[in-house]
Amino acid sequence: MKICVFLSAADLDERYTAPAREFAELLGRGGHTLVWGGSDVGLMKVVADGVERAGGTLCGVSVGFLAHVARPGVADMVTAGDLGARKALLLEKADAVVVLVGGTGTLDEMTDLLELRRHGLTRKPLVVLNTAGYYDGLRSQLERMEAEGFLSVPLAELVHFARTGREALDHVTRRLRAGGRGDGAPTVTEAV
Ligand SMILES: C/C(=C\CNc1ncnc2c1ncn2[C@@H]1O[C@H](COP(=O)(O)O)[C@@H](O)[C@H]1O)CO
Repeated sequence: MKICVFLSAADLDERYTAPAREFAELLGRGGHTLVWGGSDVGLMKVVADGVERAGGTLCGVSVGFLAHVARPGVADMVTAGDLGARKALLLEKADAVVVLVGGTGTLDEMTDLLELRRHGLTRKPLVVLNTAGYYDGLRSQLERMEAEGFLSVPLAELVHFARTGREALDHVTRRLRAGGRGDGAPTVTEAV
């Protein structure tokens, strides 16, 4: 599968790097492709290193003003003109999206996809890996939106919150096998 990962560009401590490394290893060992923002910094680098080390493939989508921190030596690397184009390319190249811990960049990418899913513009699965309860606050906010009628579709249809990388990958696999892909993404044949 081609899994797009939105995640922090910051240097983080073991509480966050260890689960991210574990998820990267799952992707690599499963022979999956990591589609990511292409940068060789922070948690983005931790995950790219881990996927490559475990035998997976990298597909980067950098953006002009961050091209100087793009990971060198990645055969499948493109550079988008702006952040909007980059988000569209990241989604186009992936079968599903998993969100790891991150800041406003990650939040921007995630909410963009939530909105596309809410309007039925993509059916590509979205999973949030809620490491150390990092996204508990976001989850509460979304639940309040749902309870008070701000969402037009059930929250469970928009996003799945997973506690572990394995749970995140299993969810994506189940969704894709059940026909949850959209936008002409390929059929899932790989074992995970
Ligand atoms: C130049 C430095 C860091 C480079 N910053 C980024 N590199 C690549 N991609 C980025 C960067 N900042 C945001 N993004 C995208 O958003 C997500 C990470 O943002 P966050 O705010 O850190 O969560 C990530 O998925 C990228 O696609 C060092 O100064």
